[in-house]
Amino acid sequence: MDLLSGRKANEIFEGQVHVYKHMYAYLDSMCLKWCIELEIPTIIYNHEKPITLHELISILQVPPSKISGVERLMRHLSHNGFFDIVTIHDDDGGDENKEKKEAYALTIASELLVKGTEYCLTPMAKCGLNPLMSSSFNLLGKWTLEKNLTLSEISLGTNLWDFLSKNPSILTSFNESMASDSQMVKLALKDHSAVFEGLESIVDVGGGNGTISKIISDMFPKLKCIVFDLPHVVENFSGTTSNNLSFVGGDMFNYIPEADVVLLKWILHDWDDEHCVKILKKCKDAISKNTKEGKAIIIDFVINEKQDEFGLTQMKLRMDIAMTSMNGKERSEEEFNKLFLEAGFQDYKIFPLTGMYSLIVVYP
Ligand SMILES: C[S@@+](CC[C@H](N)C(=O)[O-])C[C@H]1O[C@@H](n2cnc3c(N)ncnc32)[C@H](O)[C@@H]1O
Ligand SMILES: O=C1c2ccc(O)cc2O[C@@H](O)[C@@H]1c1ccc(O)cc1
Repeated sequence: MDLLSGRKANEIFEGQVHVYKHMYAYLDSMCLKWCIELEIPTIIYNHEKPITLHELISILQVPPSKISGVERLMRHLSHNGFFDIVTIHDDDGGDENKEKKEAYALTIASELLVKGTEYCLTPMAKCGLNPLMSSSFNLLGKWTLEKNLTLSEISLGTNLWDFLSKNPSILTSFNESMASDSQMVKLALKDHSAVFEGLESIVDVGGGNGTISKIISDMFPKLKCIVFDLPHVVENFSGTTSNNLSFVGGDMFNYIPEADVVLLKWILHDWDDEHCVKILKKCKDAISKNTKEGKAIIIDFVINEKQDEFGLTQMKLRMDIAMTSMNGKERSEEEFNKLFLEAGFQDYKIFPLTGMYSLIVVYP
């Protein structure tokens, strides 16, 4: 059979555009990184109004030879939804000389990249776009043919957690990236606060710097929150304990401190099914027998291709590939259900949160 025979030329060229779009998609990531490195969203925010190219290059002190580069970056990012191009009336020189000019305004996506704000995602972008983290994905072909090695073992020489423990500056960047993602969950948790009502204690397993725990403990000041993570992770945060929030170091495969509720945010997707069942069994042991409110709360992506819109599934499937680096994966409801049953849980309920995450309540 002749490949492409019977196809119209325009259909074949559409196929070419599709291939090229994906081939060069990394340039979208690189432009995002470029924009963050130059702190363009923060500059526009501090400018307090849409910024012209002339104003931007003057603040950035761009040499004349690179002005067209910045102009192209701004065109690329505006085309991709990071800036709106708006018309402004430049009032230099009085009424009669008012000139119409194009200027760049922040969109929601670039507002999320303004440094130092509550929902700033710059730490996530900086960590994810660090070549040490992203270059492993050049080795997926090699990984496929290696029987027993994870992608991180091939690219970093060890698993991610071990690598982070030996590279303190990357560990800090990783923890900050996780914290920025957790901070976003605050926007969605408010609508589901009922699942935390009536509880006395919660243990946030793999809780990193405790961002989610702090959000929950601020919502429920009487709730005792324990942030549980690897010893070298929690030792960095023991200074941030408060009345109702403490840090405990340990290994979730050995022992999890007892609490009414065990919280797992972005933990299960890091692991294969066998490890997940082990974690869930330890969670079940940790859930206090002294309350009828005992449960596990999981915050993770749930793949739902039929229900989610294309872009959301695309994002979840990208993260699924990222999780490949550690033998983890993103799961569908059926795949989660299988894990819960195998670990001895009786029932579960899924609440899709606004955004990418779902909240899954699992009953022992
Ligand atoms: C993907 S991060 C999630 C952090 C946090 N839950 C969040 O969503 O922001 C996974 C966390 O699991 C922790 N972790 C990995 N292995 C662990 C283990 N054996 N016991 C306890 N924590 C572990 C890591 O140190 C890391 O903080
Ligand atoms: O490494 C990354 C990671 C690891 C574990 C996890 O649960 C979430 C993660 O999200 C990212 O920050 C991070 C990552 C994701 C995608 C990518 O291309 C590079 C790094």
